Amino acid sequence: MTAIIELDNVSVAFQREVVYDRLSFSVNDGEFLCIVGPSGCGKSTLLRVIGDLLGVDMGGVTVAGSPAAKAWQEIAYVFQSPRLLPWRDAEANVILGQQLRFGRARSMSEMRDKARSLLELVGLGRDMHKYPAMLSGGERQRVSIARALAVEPRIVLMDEPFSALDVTTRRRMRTEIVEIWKKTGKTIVFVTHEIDEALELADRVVVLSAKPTRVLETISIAAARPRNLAGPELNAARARLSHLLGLSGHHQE
Ligand SMILES: Nc1ncnc2c1ncn2[C@@H]1O[C@H](COP(=O)(O)OP(=O)(O)OP(=O)(O)O)[C@@H](O)[C@H]1O
Repeated sequence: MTAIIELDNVSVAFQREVVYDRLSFSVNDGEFLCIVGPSGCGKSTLLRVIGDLLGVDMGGVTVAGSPAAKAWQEIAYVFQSPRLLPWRDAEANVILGQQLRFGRARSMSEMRDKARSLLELVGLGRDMHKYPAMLSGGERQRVSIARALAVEPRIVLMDEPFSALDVTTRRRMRTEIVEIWKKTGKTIVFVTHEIDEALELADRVVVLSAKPTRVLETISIAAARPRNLAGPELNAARARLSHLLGLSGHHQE
């Protein structure tokens, strides 16, 4: 398997606080990788480092074979809050993501076609002309997923994208993101603080310690999807994750 993201002995400190002290791990091309760890250990910061929104003090970050600074076009983000412009409908929000990325290099009709096909993909084929205020929380987050995919990244970085949604919607979104991942073949790096979310989604789960943060363990989950969260394989992985997170001072909500 080829790595598409590699962190090699990365150190980051804010003022005098060390967040990572020689953190290393890699993400395989096309895999669904979840990152879990205690609050404040630097999960969001890790996505910023991968996307070159934050430089590192030491070590190397390689994305698709280049230093992270040269690879931003390979990456798109989905945040916890969808960050849509309220005065633009769903389609226009997805177009805006492309305008910001491609400028005039892509024609309006091309961007519109792309927006429409991706809004179909995320199940919003009938809601393309609704404004954010007319959409549910889950629908808004689907728009932000379509917007991320529209810039044709190889990698989608997702920072607790479903944690603000109600339980039922969150469950549905988990099933859907697996379908979208299968259909698009993207590499997904997904930050979550919920063990069951990681168990349902991930090929591998990277468990981080408290600061100064290091990788406590990487757990592979081979169970076929859709997954039976009550099955023996996932029960074993759940027990291991709970143990590791307990060690790191993590508390489930
Ligand atoms: N710009 C900044 N300046 C100073 N400290 C920062 C800055 N950004 C993050 N930090 C600190 O770095 C640490 C990691 O923050 P980060 O948001 O990445 O954690 P997290 O694991 O995503 O937390 P949570 O699970 O609570 O969302 C925290 O202690 C935070 O206070």
